[in-house]
Amino acid sequence: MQVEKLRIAIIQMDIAFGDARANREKADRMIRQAAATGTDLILLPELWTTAYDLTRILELADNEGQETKEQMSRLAKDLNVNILAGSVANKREGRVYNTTFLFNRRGEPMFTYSKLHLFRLMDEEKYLAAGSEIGQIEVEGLPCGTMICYDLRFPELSRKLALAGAKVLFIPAEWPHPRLHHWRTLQMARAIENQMFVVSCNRVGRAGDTEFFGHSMVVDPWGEILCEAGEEEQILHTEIDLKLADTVRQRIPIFEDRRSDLY
Ligand SMILES: NC(=O)CCC(=O)C(=O)O
Repeated sequence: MQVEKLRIAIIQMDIAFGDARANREKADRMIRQAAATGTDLILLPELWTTAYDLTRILELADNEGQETKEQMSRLAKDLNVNILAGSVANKREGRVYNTTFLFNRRGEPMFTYSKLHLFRLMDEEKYLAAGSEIGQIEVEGLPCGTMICYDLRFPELSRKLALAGAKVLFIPAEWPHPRLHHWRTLQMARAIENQMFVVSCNRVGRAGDTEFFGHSMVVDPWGEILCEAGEEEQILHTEIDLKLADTVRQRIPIFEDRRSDLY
């Protein structure tokens, strides 16, 4: 059965460079803390086990996502919560993907998505392989979508997910300064143009000269920001009411009015 409301906890964390053990311990603590307040779904940031330690990514990557799957599946089951496990460096057949995993309340793996668009400004295309399937997922019976960070810049992807029925779009990220304006504006645009909720989790902290600003947020289908984090580590809690997506879609029926005969 499809839920009408969804409580979400966003783990906006700093990530120790290349120190998977420290990051796993921190994520474990923060997930337990988030679940204690009561939530239906927990979202982590992009590459939360390794950060962008790309020159060592082949040795640091999680083999077939095994360690991540064990950790997240156990937490999801113990805490009775859905976990969209941000993304991790995931080694498969000698290549490393930037992959997210979804677990349901019983700890069962529900979906895997690998980032489609590799971000050249951070050398991703030199070290990582791109995914080949879109992130169409279901949370508590609710059709949703997921993408990873730079994927946000490609409006066709979120439109495709919306056309497939997604009412909520989840975005784990490591998006740094000086592009805060792009980060905020693009999320509002994706929410307005697709009349969907956009829920993001961006990391904080530094890696060398790169400063990650956080500003994880939840934008509603009308384009209003329901909540937005600052630039420190924190857990952001919110509840979304899915009826709003239907209300906005009825009020301005863009999915009926679009000219799919022309574009
Ligand atoms: N990790 C990323 O994909 C970063 C994307 C980004 O910073 C951008 O401006 O796009």
